[in-house]
Amino acid sequence: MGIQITPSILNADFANLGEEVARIGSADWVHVDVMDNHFVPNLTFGPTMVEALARSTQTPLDAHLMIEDPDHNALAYVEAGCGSVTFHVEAAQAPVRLARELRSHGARASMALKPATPIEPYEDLLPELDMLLVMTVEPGFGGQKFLDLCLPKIRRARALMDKHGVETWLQVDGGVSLETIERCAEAGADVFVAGSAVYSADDPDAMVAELRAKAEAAVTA
Ligand SMILES: O=C(CO)[C@H](O)[C@H](O)COP(=O)(O)O
Ligand SMILES: [Fe+2]
Repeated sequence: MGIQITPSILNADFANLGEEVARIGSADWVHVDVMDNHFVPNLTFGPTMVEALARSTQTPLDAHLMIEDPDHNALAYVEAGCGSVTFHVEAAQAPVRLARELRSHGARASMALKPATPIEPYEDLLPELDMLLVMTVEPGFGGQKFLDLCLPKIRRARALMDKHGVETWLQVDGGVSLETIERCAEAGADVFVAGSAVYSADDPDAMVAELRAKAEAAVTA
């Protein structure tokens, strides 16, 4: 599939989300950060708003659910029109059942790890997943500093994917910018979420292109 850039609308203007998404026409996905004020200390939006967003753009939506009880709430985001749904393993009661349910309803199933959550206990789940998200900040807020301590986990996750021979995408989220994206790509990530880097740029779509070029150069170097 190659390199994919997935801007997060967390730092976009929430009063004009349709227009904000239209500013990133070359993005592969739009990353929507769903926060419930319980799993993380921040509150964003739910399925009704995500559904409205899905109707406003042709770009597929990549939902990142930072919520408690994804087992009972994740499917609503498939029904809202998301092509990919990520749940946190720290919150899921039955991650295999949940991943299978998401896939059976036509979405890509993805599982996220917070910075302190290791990949090794979940190695055998990789064939059940279309994507693994390795968080590179503590979830909850945009604009945080990239945590270099997560890079070895990205490398280990890529090695485990190679070992299992799976096509699982490896996404990184948090503090991804022109300064940090090469490190992530070299470590083995192929899907890059960038929020503040994209929406603080004068031309968000040009920033998507710049991020893509840096990541592609890092893997072909
Ligand atoms: O999941 C997230 C925070 O929990 C966001 O996707 C992420 O932080 C994007 O914003 P930035 O690129 O500014 O870090
Ligand atoms: Fe996110």
